[in-house]
Amino acid sequence: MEKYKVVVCDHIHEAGLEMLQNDPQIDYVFAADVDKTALLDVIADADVAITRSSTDVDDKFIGAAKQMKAIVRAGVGVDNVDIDGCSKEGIIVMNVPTANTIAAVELTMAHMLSCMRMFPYSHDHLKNQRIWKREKWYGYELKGKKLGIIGFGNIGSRVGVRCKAFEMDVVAYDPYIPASKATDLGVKYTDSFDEILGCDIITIHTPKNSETIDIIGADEIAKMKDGVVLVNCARGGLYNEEALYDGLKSGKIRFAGIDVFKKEPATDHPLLDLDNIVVSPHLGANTFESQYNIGTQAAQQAIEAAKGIAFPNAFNLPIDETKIPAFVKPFLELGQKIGFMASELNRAPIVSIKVSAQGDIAEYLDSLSTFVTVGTLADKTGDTINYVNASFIAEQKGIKIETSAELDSSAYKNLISVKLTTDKRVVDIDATIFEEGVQRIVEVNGFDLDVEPKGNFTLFKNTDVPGVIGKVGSLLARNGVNIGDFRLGRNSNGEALAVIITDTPVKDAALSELSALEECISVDTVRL
Ligand SMILES: NC(=O)C1=CN([C@@H]2O[C@H](COP(=O)(O)OP(=O)(O)OC[C@H]3O[C@@H](n4cnc5c(N)ncnc54)[C@H](O)[C@@H]3O)[C@@H](O)[C@H]2O)C=CC1
Ligand SMILES: O=C(O)C(=O)COP(=O)(O)O
Repeated sequence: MEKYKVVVCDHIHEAGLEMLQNDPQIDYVFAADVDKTALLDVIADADVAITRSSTDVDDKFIGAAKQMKAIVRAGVGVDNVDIDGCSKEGIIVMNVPTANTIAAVELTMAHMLSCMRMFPYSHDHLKNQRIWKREKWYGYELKGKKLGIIGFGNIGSRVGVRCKAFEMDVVAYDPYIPASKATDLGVKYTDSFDEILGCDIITIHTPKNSETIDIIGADEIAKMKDGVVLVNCARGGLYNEEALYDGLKSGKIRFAGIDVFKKEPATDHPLLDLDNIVVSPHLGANTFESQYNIGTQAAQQAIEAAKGIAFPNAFNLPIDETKIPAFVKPFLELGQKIGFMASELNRAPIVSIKVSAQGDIAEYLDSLSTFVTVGTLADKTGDTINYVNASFIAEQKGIKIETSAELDSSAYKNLISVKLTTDKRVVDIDATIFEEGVQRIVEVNGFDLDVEPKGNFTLFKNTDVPGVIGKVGSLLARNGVNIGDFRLGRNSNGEALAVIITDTPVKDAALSELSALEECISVDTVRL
């Protein structure tokens, strides 16, 4: 029985660990308390890693994970996962997108309310300092305040719904959603960031990326109302931390509720010195309910990925299998096969791969092109090629990949064509699948054929004169090679192409004899 190693790099719920433990095919290592440098040794032979925000999947991690197939981020944010780096190494990156939504939504509400009522401070006054001074703790109400939500996804939208229940005036800013997503929930949609900056309270719920880092800085804070309240339970650095500090220090920002910091753990952060801020140590996902959900879902995803069964919630799989109709799937396999065949027939540094399609499959050109690229590069580049890294490796090697949807000009309902250009020559192969699911190569370099891409192929191109078939047949027979199938295509230039399928591969000696025949133009072999 094949075994797979899953390394749990951060704390996840016991129920998830039990799932890993109970699967006979999984060897799991709990490494949440292992120092991050020592972790690099632990992951060296791991198939899958489960991580959270405390484990950076950076170049060191990726470099050490020599056998890794997949990483499951047990949570939402993948800003500390180098997804491109993983793709280059063929590592699939997945997350668990909605399991902690409610936990983060409710923490946002807790921060918002704490900011309005200074709750942690009044609590500390009474509980720790034993001072009963009610007149010191006048706060503000949420009711009637205008709330600006930046990022109206899983968390932002639910914060909006809850704030409506507090009778707030809620406005959402999110350029990547239809306005109706907000308006259907009774929330105003705006495409004006300045409208958000004019709100009484602003909360952010976007991913952290090059567009959102510092989305609120000194200039934006200057445009805000005096006494604005800011909440960030998404990612440190979305609000520029220096600008946030200055705004709080000056009183322009009355209060801030902050769960996340640019660099964590943040035990010595200047923001912690202020007395108009409520902080928590990245607790957005820390409820028992959400950790149970995340732990079990992450374990399930890790088990499936380790066994190669499925890769749900993957970021870097170029193909979403669930969106590929059944009739297209055999064409993907066929594309990979003819990509492989083209590169076997054209063994030289590849310049470009062109994938064309006719018929309904043309809608899936990107997926077809991925499969063709995998087939074409397989065993040719010294890299392990898979569906995740194929386009990266091609780009790295300077190979141009082109796709083209062609008008339906052939007799076939669907047709896939691969044109492989190397620095020596061009090989062009067309193939289709008949109704009965039979794969057929229908053209090679302009020669019409009808042959199943399976077995030991010898492609013999010759001048089209009488007697060649007989010569080739007896030559192969003399060399002990039995012919299983013989297909012939002819072109208008007086040339013929024989595709000979043999029971055993044709050895070098026989190939030399074939190429020595006076009618021979070229001989190539490929095993499919
Ligand atoms: N503090 C914590 O422990 C937790 C933090 N998070 C973080 O909360 C954030 C939101 O998570 P979800 O709502 O689950 O993600 P989501 O993907 O459901 O929603 C994100 C929304 O942000 C929008 N967006 C992207 N770029 C934007 C931009 N430039 N301006 C405005 N909107 C933009 C997207 O269109 C999307 O609707 C993420 O950063 C996630 O990592 C999530 C869970 C727990
Ligand atoms: O899911 C997220 O994005 C979170 O921020 C939660 O992070 P964590 O799993 O608690 O390290």
